Amino acid sequence: MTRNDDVVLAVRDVTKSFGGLEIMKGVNLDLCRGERHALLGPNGAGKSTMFNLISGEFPPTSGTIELQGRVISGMSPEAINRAGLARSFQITNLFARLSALENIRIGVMARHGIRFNLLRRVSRMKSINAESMQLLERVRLGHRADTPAGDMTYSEQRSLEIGMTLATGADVILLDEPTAGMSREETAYIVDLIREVTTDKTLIMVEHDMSVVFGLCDRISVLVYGKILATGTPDEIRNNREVQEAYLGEEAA
Ligand SMILES: Nc1ncnc2c1ncn2[C@@H]1O[C@H](COP(=O)(O)OP(=O)(O)OP(=O)(O)O)[C@@H](O)[C@H]1O
Repeated sequence: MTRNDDVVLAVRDVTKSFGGLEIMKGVNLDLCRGERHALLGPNGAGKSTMFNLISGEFPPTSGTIELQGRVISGMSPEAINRAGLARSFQITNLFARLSALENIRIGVMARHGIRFNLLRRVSRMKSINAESMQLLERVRLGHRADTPAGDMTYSEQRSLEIGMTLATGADVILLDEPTAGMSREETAYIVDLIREVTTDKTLIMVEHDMSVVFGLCDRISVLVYGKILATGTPDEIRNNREVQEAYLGEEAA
């Protein structure tokens, strides 16, 4: 763990209402540089809403979100992405007919601000291709470069999505249930991969699998009814009575 107290993402007193119903009720959260942070909470607690607020799908009703000291709340998802934050979604976000390499290349090209252009200099494309291939190898998919994303296994697709979040060059990565629907073996594989590729990044993830959360994350925040009930290390969260009562249940105590 390379965590220090340098805050890279700061959520300050954020509320969100939908049609008069307040879903987020004044959330505060600091993500420290280099940490892996899990957002836990029961169904309907507001975890997806929190991710949507951070990634700019919609603005907060009140409060602010800062990325590396810069206010991002109110900015578009694209602008937030360019500012250094990338998100992978619960539902797959890949281009099924494009190869693994082509999918990654879209992210790399977006980072370099390159649009499809037949007159683009070949040498430039060569370096883009090399960078895309390197990223593909980082997520252990080098051997699948030419395979259409739609023909890959589920865990390969999730690996590719993780590769796409890295391709944008973001320092802060949001992963939405990266092990959802996976077997025990696939889960262990993806957790290992996430650990490997996020060593120089800051990670926040929504994850329901407790063994993943407790094994991978440095800190955990528990969200209940639109409020952060507690933030702490896995041990602190495990031993927090309020968390046990509200969420974890006796078996996790
Ligand atoms: N766009 C929206 N319009 C109206 N209500 C919404 C909207 N998005 C979320 N909600 C409501 O906000 C509440 C929190 O939902 P959210 O999906 O953020 O919870 P969650 O913690 O991610 O749940 P889950 O674990 O089931 O995915 C729910 O009551 C949901 O119905």
